[in-house]
Amino acid sequence: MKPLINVNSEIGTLRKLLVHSPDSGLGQVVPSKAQDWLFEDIVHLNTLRKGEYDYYIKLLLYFLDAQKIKGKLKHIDTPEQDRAFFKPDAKAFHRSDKVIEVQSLLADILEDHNVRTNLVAAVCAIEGCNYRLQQLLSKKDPIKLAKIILSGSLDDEHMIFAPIPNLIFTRDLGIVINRFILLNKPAKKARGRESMIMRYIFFNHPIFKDFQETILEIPDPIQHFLRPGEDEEKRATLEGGDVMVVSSNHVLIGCSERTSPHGANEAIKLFFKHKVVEKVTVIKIPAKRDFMHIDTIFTQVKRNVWAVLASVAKPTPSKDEEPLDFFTEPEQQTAEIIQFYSDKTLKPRRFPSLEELLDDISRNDLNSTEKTQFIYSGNNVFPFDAREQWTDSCNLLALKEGVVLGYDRNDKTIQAFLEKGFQVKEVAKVIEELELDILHINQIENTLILLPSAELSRARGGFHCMSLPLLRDDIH
Ligand SMILES: NC(=[NH2+])NCCC[C@H](N)C(=O)O
Repeated sequence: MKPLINVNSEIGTLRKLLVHSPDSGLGQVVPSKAQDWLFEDIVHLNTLRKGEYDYYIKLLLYFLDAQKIKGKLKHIDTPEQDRAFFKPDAKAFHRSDKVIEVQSLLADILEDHNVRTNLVAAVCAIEGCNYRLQQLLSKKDPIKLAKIILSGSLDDEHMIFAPIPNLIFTRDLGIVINRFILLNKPAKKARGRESMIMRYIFFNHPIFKDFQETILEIPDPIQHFLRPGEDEEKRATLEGGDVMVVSSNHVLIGCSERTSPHGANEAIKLFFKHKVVEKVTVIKIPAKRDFMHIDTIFTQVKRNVWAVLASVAKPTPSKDEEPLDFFTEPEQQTAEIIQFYSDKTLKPRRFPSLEELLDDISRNDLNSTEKTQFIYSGNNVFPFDAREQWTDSCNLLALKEGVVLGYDRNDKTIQAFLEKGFQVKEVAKVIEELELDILHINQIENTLILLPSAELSRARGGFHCMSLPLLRDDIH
């Protein structure tokens, strides 16, 4: 039998993942709170679900669990169904055990009285709820309670605490590295409840039963909680978007707006202590909202192909090009890269640029014999490079080697894919052809599949962020 959990690359054929379909909380983001809740704007929930995210679920099901969807599409899409196939609390929900919904796992663990009492108490403590509300919640039926805890509303109208709209970005909650699960330690308050819920799921759900010993949690260094006042400086934070498993022996960690140097440091110590991998590379990127995590700057497409933002990935341009460069400090844009080894006889190694690191991974970790290629955000044309990176041109999810999902709005990046010989296809077309048997998933190769993104992109994450792979095939 295949294990439930094992991920040792970014591109091996995807078999199982955790997702969360947008709950009603996303439709309750208000302008005054959008930034605090890490959304760039308010979103139109209905469009975001029906016109965008549902396609993602459909496509994932065709690739990972086809019997759930094949031949049933017409029925699933009838207006009378009212999207029941996509609603975790509905009877007709797909409930795939390959495309796994967080809300279902939460409802499952809430069946247990102790877990329910503890989890409700924890949520109420985080949200500062009064005791009567806590009592009321602990008596709710698990399926309803799961929905309330995630959306923050008793029903569609009655809000009891803030939503956690970023739960759709399951990647950030934790990362599977080989047989280990590294839990996150979020930098932003808005993502606190999400992490706490995921801790309960990973430690209590039967599907993770055999992995209890391999769950890794990052401690805070003592220096942090002994600091005066609200000083956050020594805090250890780490979010999944900053962790990439590029091969069974090599993990990348971003040091970013979200993952602190202490967070990276603690993670490296854990990896080496538990023999998770022997090689960890830290990629320090400017701590900016634009970049957030390393997976907003690059993701892998094939063993020798990467989608990247050139301004961060290329070597630093020479400085003395204009008079200005002689009397001002240029803003540090490019990434700083250091590789560490569990073998203490080896000295840490610096890489001059991200491109050189990625080339090294392609050739030496993944034994690629072809030239390493970079597909640039916005085709490396100013200002499209920055515009398209902002809307996740580099944040792609590989369903298998060479087949990636991305947003339809990043025109110049799409052009760059075409120029590199990739096919580009709209998701609706792919689904239609799969349903009609004109196309089979094995025939889809070297393809960028485009999904509609007008609403989703306002949440500032792409399909890499919207996926937490649990199982991928090994790549050979
Ligand atoms: N892995 C990622 N890049 N995740 C993107 C998360 C976006 C989310 N709105 C946040 O700011 O937290």
